[in-house]
Amino acid sequence: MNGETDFEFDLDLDGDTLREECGVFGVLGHEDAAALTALGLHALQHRGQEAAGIVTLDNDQFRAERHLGLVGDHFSDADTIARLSGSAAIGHVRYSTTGETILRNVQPLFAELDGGGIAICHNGNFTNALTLRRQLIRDGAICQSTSDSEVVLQLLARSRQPKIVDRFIEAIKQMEGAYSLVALTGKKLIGARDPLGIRPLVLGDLNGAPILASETCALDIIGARFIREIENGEVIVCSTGGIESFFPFGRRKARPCIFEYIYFSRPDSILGGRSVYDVRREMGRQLAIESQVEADVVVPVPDSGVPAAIGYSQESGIPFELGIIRNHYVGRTFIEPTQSIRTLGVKLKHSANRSQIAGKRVTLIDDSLVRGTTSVKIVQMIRDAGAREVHFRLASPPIRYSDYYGIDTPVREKLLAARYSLEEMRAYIGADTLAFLSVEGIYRAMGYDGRDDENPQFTDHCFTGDYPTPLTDLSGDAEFRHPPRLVEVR
Ligand SMILES: O=P(O)(O)OC[C@H]1O[C@H](OP(=O)(O)OP(=O)(O)O)[C@H](O)[C@@H]1O
Ligand SMILES: NC(=O)CC[C@H](N)C(=O)O
Ligand SMILES: [Mg+2]
Repeated sequence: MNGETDFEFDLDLDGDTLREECGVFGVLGHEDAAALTALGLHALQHRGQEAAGIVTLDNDQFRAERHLGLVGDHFSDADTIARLSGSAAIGHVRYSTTGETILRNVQPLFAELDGGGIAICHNGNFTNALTLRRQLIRDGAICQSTSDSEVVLQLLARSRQPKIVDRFIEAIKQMEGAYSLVALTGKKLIGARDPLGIRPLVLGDLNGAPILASETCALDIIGARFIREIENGEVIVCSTGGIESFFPFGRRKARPCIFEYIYFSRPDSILGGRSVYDVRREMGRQLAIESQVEADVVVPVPDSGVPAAIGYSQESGIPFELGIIRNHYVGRTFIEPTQSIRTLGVKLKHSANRSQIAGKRVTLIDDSLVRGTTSVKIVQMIRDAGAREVHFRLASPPIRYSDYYGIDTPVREKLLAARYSLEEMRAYIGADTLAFLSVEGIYRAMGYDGRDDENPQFTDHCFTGDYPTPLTDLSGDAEFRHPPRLVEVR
């Protein structure tokens, strides 16, 4: 199945791909706060499917509901929305990066401070949270979760600053890594983006009510107007008195995560002033410029490979066809309980559209290759459907380094490109030819002449190993990386 060579690499069928991140949403001063938040989270569902939660503020009472599972399964009925009364709300969809998939880690997290309550949502990952957490516990902190995000609450609780915004700033100044945060206090909706702006966060407006969201697609679903992006290193405070903005880290150049463009964000979102769809299509064009091969059809690996395949087809003049059909009723977290069921793997999700494949030379386009799980199965499936040749093209460079900023990548040893040469990867996935977009090509697709190695325009460590922040937790010992001591059995 996996090409011509024997590899020590097990074909892992658990679909441990490049997984999602998290999505955050917040609204202040709207009578339908919970319903708007549920809709916003629904639009952000692609960012995390493990869990969802909403906290509202009804006068001075916070109301919370948090569940493992999808937004639509838990926040779509009128009774739930009615329980979540109030005119302000924040919400979260989670794909865990630190801390297990257990109810205690589901966000928004909540804490009672001496000045009142605060709920908080986090997209990203702190690279010193485990180190700080250990110190906090030694100092007597009682942690309610095992997630990195809780450390912010613990630091807020310890701050002696009189104003919440100053507490907030004091807390985030101690954190390293990536974060887009949305918080709700008794009076204010607060947003913050890390100093490099690694993760996205936008500000919108719905009839005068400020909205914060990970992506513009969450504004579109509720008919809110896009105002602007929260800037890198900015803390924004919304209240009935208006919107204030702070830059506690000073002004510096942003360095957003390039993977938001390649895979994570929804194609209809506008990010950094660019249409994500346009960028992906341009990545496909660059790929055709760099590594076009003779073929009869260009076939995307749906969903994520579609815009790049359109660009590749337009640039190369080779017809685009839907040679693979995706079943939309298979969630990304589909439960495959036994090994024999698991081996069905991708077939549950993708099937070959034989009429477009048989007898043809096929160029397959996907956005990225992580462990190769998808590619191995797709190449075999296309051959089984009668393709004469199968060429695999990836609209991003080889992923050689793990992420620590909110993307759930496998450990480095499991990244195919970290272990194998291009030719070994080609043999492993069983394609006739294999090519990736170059790092320079991806920067060209973003509208630059190339990568500025002195001052890189994007966070791109997955390809380059150039991590833009310290990775404190990695350099420490692993003693504190323990599983939760309390297992809730029901
Ligand atoms: O090399 P692998 O480890 O198989 O991972 C790579 C695949 O994972 C992602 O798709 P995913 O199936 O997560 O989602 P999608 O349906 O949005 O494309 C990505 O777009 C690749 O297709
Ligand atoms: N993927 C994310 O953004 C996750 C947020 C946070 N680190 C958690 O694990 O809950
Ligand atoms: Mg994909």
